[in-house]
Amino acid sequence: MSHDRGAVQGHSPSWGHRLRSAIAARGRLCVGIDPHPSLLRAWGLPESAEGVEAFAEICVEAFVGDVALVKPQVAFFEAYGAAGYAVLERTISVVRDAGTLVVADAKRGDIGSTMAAYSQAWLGDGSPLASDAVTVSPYLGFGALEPAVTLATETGRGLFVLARTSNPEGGELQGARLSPGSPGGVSADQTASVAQSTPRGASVAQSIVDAAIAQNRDGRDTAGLVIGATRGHGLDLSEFSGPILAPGLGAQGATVADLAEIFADSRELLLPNTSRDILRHGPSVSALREAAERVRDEVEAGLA
Ligand SMILES: O=C(O)c1cc(=O)[nH]c(=O)n1[C@@H]1O[C@H](COP(=O)(O)O)[C@@H](O)[C@H]1O
Repeated sequence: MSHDRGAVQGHSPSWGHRLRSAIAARGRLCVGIDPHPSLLRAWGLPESAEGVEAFAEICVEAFVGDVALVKPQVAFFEAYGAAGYAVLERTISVVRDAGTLVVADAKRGDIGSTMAAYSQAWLGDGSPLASDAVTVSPYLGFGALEPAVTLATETGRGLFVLARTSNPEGGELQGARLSPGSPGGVSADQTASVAQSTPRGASVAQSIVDAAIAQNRDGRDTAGLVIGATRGHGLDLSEFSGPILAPGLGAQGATVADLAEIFADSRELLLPNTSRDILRHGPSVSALREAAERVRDEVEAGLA
């Protein structure tokens, strides 16, 4: 259910609104653009910025118009320095101009004043890297993300805040219980607007979920979450109705049946992500497109 109060207040259409329209048109699958060196080799491309550029162009041709969202993993571009970043800039802008949403997988997170600069880079109108959403890390405190939340809210963009990641190493930290003396998962610098009440003894990841719930009370769904599809998350998502990016489908072992089970009660804005499992079908544009369409349709059927 959309209750886009922000639009009424004169902001851009909200991220939640934009996402719902994109999902209605093209389904909920988010395909990764991850030019791993091993994939460059497999596609017969050089391990250079030129190779990454050819890779990205093939992905754009294969996926734009067919899926609702693509997610370039910025590290694979960054590895080639300024030339790699130039390719990333062009890729983001071509995809967005064609009407497909771009989630920049940059996993940014810093003290508030520096976070403002990262936010401007990834979410600011007119920035060469401006995307529709960006992945962010809350481990300097959810409140430290405030500049990104504010800018994304103003510009109708979104954040995906790491809550329970797909990798096995994440569990120890993200599943750690808040100590009895801690202020319920709300850091001292937490802004009043996202203050919430994670009970002491709940997990760190749950405190991120609860902060996102509080943030999204304005109805704009700016604060999405990243929750891996590779295992049960153990989170209470009953009050979270915002976007959930769920990586892990395919190469990391998760299946559509796993998604249906793990996210049984939180499917409206669930965005399964898969990268290598589709990209392994390249470099043929038609084979990549067929693979993306197959997974997209499986996801739609499995989560219907
Ligand atoms: O934020 C992410 O996108 C992310 C979070 C997470 O918990 N796990 C995870 O795999 N990812 C990203 O999702 C993509 C998964 O790729 P594949 O394993 O190839 O499908 C990679 O770009 C990862 O960096």
